[in-house]
Amino acid sequence: MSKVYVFDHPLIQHKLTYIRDKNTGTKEFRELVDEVATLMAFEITREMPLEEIEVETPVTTAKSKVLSGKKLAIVPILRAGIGMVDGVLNLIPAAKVGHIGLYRDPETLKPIEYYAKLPADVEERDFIIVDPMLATGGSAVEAINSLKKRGAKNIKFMCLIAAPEGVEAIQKVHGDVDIYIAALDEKLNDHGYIVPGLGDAGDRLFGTK
Ligand SMILES: O=P(O)(O)OC[C@H]1O[C@H](OP(=O)(O)OP(=O)(O)O)[C@H](O)[C@@H]1O
Ligand SMILES: O=c1cc[nH]c(=O)[nH]1
Ligand SMILES: [Mg+2]
Repeated sequence: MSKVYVFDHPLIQHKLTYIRDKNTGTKEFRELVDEVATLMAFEITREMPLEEIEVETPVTTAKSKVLSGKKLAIVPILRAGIGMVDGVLNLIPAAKVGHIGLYRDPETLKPIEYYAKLPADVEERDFIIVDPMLATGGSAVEAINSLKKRGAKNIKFMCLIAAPEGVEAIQKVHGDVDIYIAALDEKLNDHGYIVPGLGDAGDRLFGTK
């Protein structure tokens, strides 16, 4: 069963409040999403494997740790996931970036895939899918399907705000995928929007509404 981690760090929670605020404009919204993605990347990398090497300090030889070189890829779900990519790359600049294009049909709420491009060495990489919103979970489940179909084995899902329905959808279909969120909200409304949420993440990031 997927584990769910809620990142309750005060800085993440503070910035999320202004991301939710309807009076926050596009420029500030984008900056805040970027900053929160960096802070979440710091938390999500807590378990990254280390190995010990020897390093010459000006004084003597020390045994010290470096990242063990596990290959990583970040995969935003287009469009809104793009807003989280640079924030993660701030901390993990060597990560490769794949893209999955999905949009949610406004009537059926079902995800429709229109693009997929992943790093060639899919089977050797760990993946972090990023998307600000996990609502019904349809898009996340489909994005994970898409990655697995291409050979991905180790996948994490990271978002800003999740609805209980979305968490359950991932847990039901992809119990091996852990979920990392900044907030677990109350519910979905009749249009599949998260309540209280932040509105339409893509539109707020790109100023399309
Ligand atoms: O959990 P779900 O019910 O599938 O909803 C979540 C999806 O909806 C939003 O994308 P949207 O379809 O608005 O596309 P966009 O990013 O292009 O705006 C959001 O960024 C997620 O990808
Ligand atoms: O609340 C929601 C739900 C889906 N997509 C969004 O951008 N916001
Ligand atoms: Mg949208």
